[in-house]
Order: sequence, then structure tokens, then C-alpha cells
Amino acid sequence: MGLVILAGAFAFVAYLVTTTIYNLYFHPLSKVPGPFLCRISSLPQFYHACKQDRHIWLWQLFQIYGSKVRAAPNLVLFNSAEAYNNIYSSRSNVKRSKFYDAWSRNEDDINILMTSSKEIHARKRRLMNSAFSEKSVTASGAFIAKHVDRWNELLLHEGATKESGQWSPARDIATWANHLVFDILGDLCFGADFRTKEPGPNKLKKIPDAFDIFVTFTYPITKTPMLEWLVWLKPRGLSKLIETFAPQEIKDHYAFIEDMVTERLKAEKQREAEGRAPEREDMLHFLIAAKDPETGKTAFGFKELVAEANLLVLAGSDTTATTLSGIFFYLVHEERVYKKLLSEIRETFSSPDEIMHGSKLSSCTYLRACIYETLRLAPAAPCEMPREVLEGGMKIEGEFYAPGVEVGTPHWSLGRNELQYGDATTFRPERWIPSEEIETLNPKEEVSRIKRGLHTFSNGPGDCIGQKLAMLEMSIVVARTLWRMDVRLAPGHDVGAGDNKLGWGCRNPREYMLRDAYIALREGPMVQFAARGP
Ligand code: HEM
Repeated sequence: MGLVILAGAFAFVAYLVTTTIYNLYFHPLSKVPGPFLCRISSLPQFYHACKQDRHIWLWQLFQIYGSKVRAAPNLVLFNSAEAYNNIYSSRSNVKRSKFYDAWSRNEDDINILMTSSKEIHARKRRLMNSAFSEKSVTASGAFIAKHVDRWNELLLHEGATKESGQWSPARDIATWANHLVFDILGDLCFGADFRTKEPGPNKLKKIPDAFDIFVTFTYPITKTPMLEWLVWLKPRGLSKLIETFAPQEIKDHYAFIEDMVTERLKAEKQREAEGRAPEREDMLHFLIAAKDPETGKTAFGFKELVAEANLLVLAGSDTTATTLSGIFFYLVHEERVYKKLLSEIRETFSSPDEIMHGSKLSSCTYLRACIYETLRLAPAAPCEMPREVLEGGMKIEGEFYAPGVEVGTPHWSLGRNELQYGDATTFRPERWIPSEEIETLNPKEEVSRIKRGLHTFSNGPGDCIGQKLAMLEMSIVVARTLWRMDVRLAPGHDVGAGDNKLGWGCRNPREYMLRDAYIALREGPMVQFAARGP
């Protein structure tokens, strides 16, 4: 027995020594700069994924090692717009890495995002595009507005007393935005009202928090060599285990989505049988109606519908809520920007009802610039979207990378690249607006250059399918809110802000801090609202 243990220990040490030597001297990435520990092991990135500061750590590595760094034995990350375009364009010889396979609930839960298969992704993408056409995005405006109007009412009056005076109680925008966006997605996806923004108990209110727990647990695992094991073990019993021990809120959420899909399928069948036109063309309507182009039969079965519906509600809500929290953070910290935006909105629209998809909203260039600036500084996915180089390899920034290597560009660092932006940590929406005026001179070419480097919605075949919807939604939320109300930072609160004690890369009190768990986790800002004066 003792001999067996000894032999096992010897084999393990021999394995460690040979992989270390291989990683240091023979691996295709052996010449790429990076900390010694990262070149031999994934432990450093696992540690930072656990601490949820992996995005800050990577930013620090770029300051030390330059614009390319080996963050793990098989992973090279870049901090340039050129690399981003090389990696994520439609012609890039890459596919999504195994990272994506780790997130599905079980074998039936393969959605458009959580698969590394190019074929599965391309099929789903073709089928889902119709749900995000210009027509459906335009139609969604009225539903978004309805939720924003109620949200505005609550922001102003909920819990307010005569004693609290003109200003509302302090609102944690991270939570308030979560509820608003979750309700909007419920409506756009299912034509249902989740009512999470309403006061009082509602078990659906806990879902965004439950998903934060889920990503907090899963994300670190995806940053270790255990990822391979995880993906292998999932269809072999691990998925069942995870489902059994998942928080009750997540189980409630899945059950809820399943019920919604079941009901909708029944209603759609009945409508078809009665020959009625659809009352509402929400996302589920398009998914149910999608036909396989080869067979002409229904494209999505029940389980696939549930998987896609789940993703849409989550991918669409968390990301948009992060960006909205970021916008409010910067507005209450940058008075100059706030006042300029307020004037644009209040001068463009004579009533909040006018704030709807259309030419007036599109004419609000400063509003759009504020959103771009927030997407740059507070990206909803702060790190890289990992891609695996395919057979034949590829060139990035003119250098060759071998098949099997993982590559990416982290959004948090790219948005703070001084070479790209000059004053990278300053919230300056004007950088997105071309101007020929002498005081604000900003050539068109300069704006095009930085736009080519902003990829918070990602790029190429796997870019965000909901980006037009998200832009419309955020524009309506911000414009309607600022038309009706003045906003200010709740006195004495600095939740979400950078701070000296947070260390290198997090010291600026005028920057919104995020935590990284693939998606961004966040708190604050604490904001107060007051009805606008006459
Ligand atoms: C500010 C808001 C948003 C941001 C910043 C954002 C960002 C992103 C990013 C970076 C990706 C690529 C993820 C990856 O490759 O790992 C993505 C994909 C996706 N997003 Fe968004 N998103 C936003 C809003 C939305 C909305 C409103 C929806 C729909 C309701 C949506 C649905 C999706 C879907 C379905 C995918 C997968 C697309 C594919 O694989 O082809 N997103 N998003």
C-alpha cells in the first residue's frame, strides 16, 4: 500500500515537473511575456476570479508587461483594438472556447451563447435574428416606456414622506435597475409582467441575486484546468448534482420560465387553430414560429425554447442593468456632463411621451455619447470573451498563434487603453461626437477610429444580438427619467466608487467599480430623485 502511495506521489511530481518544463520552454506561447506563475499554472487567474478582481489584475499585467500578456499557460490576452478586430471578426480562425460549455444547466440546456460549437451557434443565430429585427425593436419601445414610467413614479414616491422633503430617499440604482430591466425583459420575451420593481414581497425579486451567486461559484472553476473536467463530467452526472444543490431561487426561476413557455405554446397552438393573427409579437412568438429552413418544420423544441428564453431574460437584463447603473454613477459624479445631458433632453422633447424610438431620440447625440462612454468604462462583461484558435492557426497583431491556443481582449483594459483614448479614465462623452468647432475640435476620423475599438457588445458572428434593443432601452430609461426628475448623489454615500484603499487601478473616486464574474457584479450608486422644477 505504502509503495502504491509513493509511486502515485512520484508520478504526480513527475507530471508537475514535465508540464512546468513544457509550459516554460516548449509551449507555443513560451515566448509570450507574463508572470512566471501564470506561465506555468492557472492558479493566479483562479485566485483573481475568486476575488472577482480578475479584470483589474489583467489591467495591472498590461501596465507591467505591455499590450500582450500570458495570463495562464494556454491563454494570451491583448490590449489593443487591432488585436480585438483580429480575434473577433467574422473571418477570424477561432471558435468560442470550452469556457462556454461550462455554463449550460444540462445537455438539454444548450442555448445560442453557451456552446463552443460553431455549427450549433450559426443555426441558432439564423433562427433568432427575426426576434431582433428593426421592426420588433421599434415595436418594443411602447412596452419599455410603460415600465419606465412606473419606475419613475416609484423612484420619486416610494417610501417618501413629507419630512423627507423634495428629494426621494436614497435609491441603490444597482438593485432598482435590476428590477426595472428584469420586468422589461419579461414583457418583451413573454408578454408577462414579472412585477419585481413593485413594492412588497415577490419571489422573482431574488432571481438576479441568485444568478450572482451562480456566476460567483462557476466563474472561478472556468479559470482552472478543472474546466476540462467540468465539461467532461457535466453529462456524466455533475449537471444533476449541480441542479440538486442550486439555490431555490434559481430553481424557482427555471420552473417559472418553463411554465411561461408551456402556457405560451398552448396559447399559440390555440390561436393558430382558430386562425387568429398574433396579438403580440414578443420574442417567444418569433422563437415558436421559427421554422427549420431544410425541413420546414418547427425549429425549436420545448427544451430548446426554454434554454433560449432563459438566456434572453438573463443576458438581456444583467448587462443592461450594469450599464444603466454606470450611467447614473457617472451622471451624479460629473456635474458638467449631467447638466449638458439634462439640457439636451429637456430641450429636445416637450413631454416624456415623445421619448420613443424615432428621429428625435436619434438626434440626441450627447445621450448616445454618454451611453458609449459608460459602455467603455463600465463594461457589462469586464474580461475577455475567450476564443480558441482553430486548425491552421492565425495572425494577431502580425504574429502567428498556433491552433488550440486561447486568445482574447479584456473589455475593462481595452476601455482604459491610454494609447487608444489619451485621457482614458476621464468620463468625456464628447470624444464620441465629431466636431469642427475650434473649442471642441474632434475630427470625424478620430471618432471612427475609437468606434472601431469599442466592442462592449463584442464583435463578429457572436456579437450581442440584442444591442439595438439595449441601446433603445437605455436611451428611453435615461431620457424619460431626466426629463421628469433631477438626480443627485445621495449625500454621504460613495457606494460603487473607486477608493484609495482598494489599491492600484481602483483608486479614482470618480470611476465606477465593478466586480468580475464573467458578467459584472456591482453595488450603487446611491442616488436621490426630485421632480423637476417648473
Ligand atoms: C448594455 C447591454 C448589453 C451588453 C453590454 C451586452 C453584451 C454582450 C456581449 C459582450 C455578448 C457576447 C458574449 C460572449 O461572447 O461571451 C453578448 C451576447 C449576447 N447578448 Fe448581449 N448585451 C447587452 C444586452 C442584451 C440584450 C438586451 C439582449 C436580449 C434581450 C442580449 C442578448 C444577447 C444574446 C442572445 C447573446 C448571444 C449572441 C450570440 O451568441 O450570437 N444582450 N451580449
